[in-house]
Parts: sequence; C-alpha cells; structure tokens
Amino acid sequence: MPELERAPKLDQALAEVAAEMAERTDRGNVATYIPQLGKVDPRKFGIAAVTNDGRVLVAGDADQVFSIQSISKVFTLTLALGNVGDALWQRVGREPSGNPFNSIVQLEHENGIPRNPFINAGAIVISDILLAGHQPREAIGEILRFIQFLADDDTIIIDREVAASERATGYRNFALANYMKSFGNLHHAPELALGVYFHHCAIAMSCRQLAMAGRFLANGGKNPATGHSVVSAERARRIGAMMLTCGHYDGSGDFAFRVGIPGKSGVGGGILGIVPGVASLAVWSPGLNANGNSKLGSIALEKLARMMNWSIFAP
Ligand SMILES: NC(=O)CC[C@H](N)C(=O)O
Repeated sequence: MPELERAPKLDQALAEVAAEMAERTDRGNVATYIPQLGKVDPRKFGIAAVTNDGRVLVAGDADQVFSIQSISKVFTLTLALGNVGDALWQRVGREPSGNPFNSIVQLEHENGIPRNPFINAGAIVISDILLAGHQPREAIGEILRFIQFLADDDTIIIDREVAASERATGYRNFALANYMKSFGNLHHAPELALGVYFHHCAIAMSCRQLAMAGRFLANGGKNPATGHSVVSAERARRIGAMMLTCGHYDGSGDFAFRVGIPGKSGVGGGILGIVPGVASLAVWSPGLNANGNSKLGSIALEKLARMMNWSIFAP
C-alpha cells in the first residue's frame, strides 16, 4: 500500500498531535528579552492546516493570536521582491548564517551585507527597502494590508505594546542597523528602518490566520481559493528555498533534517510550515529551544510530517 493511503486523515492527525503536546511538561522557555513576550502563558498550543483543496483544519489554541515576530520576514521579503525584484540580492545574501538571529559578527567581514533576509540584520535591510518613497507609517500599513489580503482577514492588527516593548529594549537591533548604515547598506535613518521592522514583528495572528496567509507558498504562488497569482511559481519556490535553508537561524539544518519542509519561526513561538502542492501549516507553542525556535512547535511539525508522510524529499 502506498504510504499516503496508510496516513491518517489530517484532522485526526492534528487532533492527535495537539493532544500529545498538551501533555508535555518540557515546553522550553518563553522569550523574555522582549518584556511583553515574557507574559505569554507557556501552556498554550495551537495548530492549523489550510490545504490547497480548501480545507481549514485546526486543533488546540488555533484561534488565539500571538506575536508572529520573525515569521513576518517571509511576507516582507515577498513584498520587497515585488518592489525591487532581484536587485534585492545586492543588499542581502542568500546563505544560512549558522549564527543566532541577532548576531553581529558576520557583518564586519561581509561589509554590512547580511547573510540572508531572515536574520534580524537582513530583515532590517528589507524594511529599509520597503521604506523607499514612503513614511514609516505608510510602509507599515502596506505590510499589514498585504498580510490581511493574503489571509483574507482584515481583523489582523499590530500589537502596539509589543512594538513599543521591542523598541524600548532593542539595543542589538539598533546596533545592527547603525553598523549596516556605516557600510552604506541602509538608505534611510536607522530609527526609521527599525520603526518598520519593530512594527511588522509585532503583528499578532492566530495559527488559522497564519496558515491562511501562507497558502500562496504551498500553491505555486497562487491563492488556491481564487486562483489569483500573488507571486510567480519561480518566486514561490525560491522563497520556500530560503525558508528551508535559513528559516530557523542556526537551527535550520536540524529543522530540515527532522521535519523536511520549508519553515519560518519567530520568537513568539510560532512556525509557518509549507508543504508544497499540499498545505500551509501554522503551529504555536510559546516556549523556545536553545536556538530560539518553538520547542514543541518543531516537535509537533516533525510528528505531523511523519504521520502524513510529508517531506519535500519524499518520492
Ligand atoms: N527571531 C525572532 O523572531 C526575532 C525577532 C525580534 N523582533 C527581534 O528583533 O529580536
């Protein structure tokens, strides 16, 4: 019997994974360096899947909003590629960093060009690109509206308290931005690019909303519900490649090894996962592992992928 026929139904698999995760006591540690994130209840767990054939399946706390943090970098990269195309790659690299998300060490050797768009330095450059011709408020509005459009949900908001909390404690991000400015790789004042960056990291979404927003990446760049193209099929593949190689910082290799699909994590404990041709997935568990990725979120996606026989390397 082919593997797929032995796989359980997706709704059963989600329920099973959520029940198993609810039992676990080893939940990792909630990020506290952004004070507002330290207040989140570590017992939360949610998971959602939106399939290309239009099913929306959820389990656990899938409708509770959380801070998407670095997951927003997938959407800002998509928007910035739409604005400037491949010229973007002159200012941001495409290699895994092998370093923590907020590391400054490679920037000196590499003349202020961040390794990839998903580490903080890279995302700050992307924010600078999105600022071109705009006031920060307009650039932030454009990002939020793009995510609302992708998720087909205009109730999605920015959590101003999280944004303020990040700005108040974002000394490393200020250091990264100032350092890149000294190399000429920021075209606007560092505080303006950071204003955009802090606000897009502070977008609050539920697993359901996030899985909806990721649909175009699972469906060759097209919204599966409307058939409308968000990006070309080639661009969707390339964004997926960036997620696979860089989406979990210095834990990217381990996530690819264990889960086998493109994913993007955030320190709020969320992960967006893409099963090309099949489904967009979102999981949330606020406790993080040593690399700053959701501990139970990664384990849940690993289990789900194994149960469903999902991997981009599966024959
Ligand atoms: N890994 C993350 O989600 C980090 C994003 C967070 N806003 C920061 O700049 O530190």
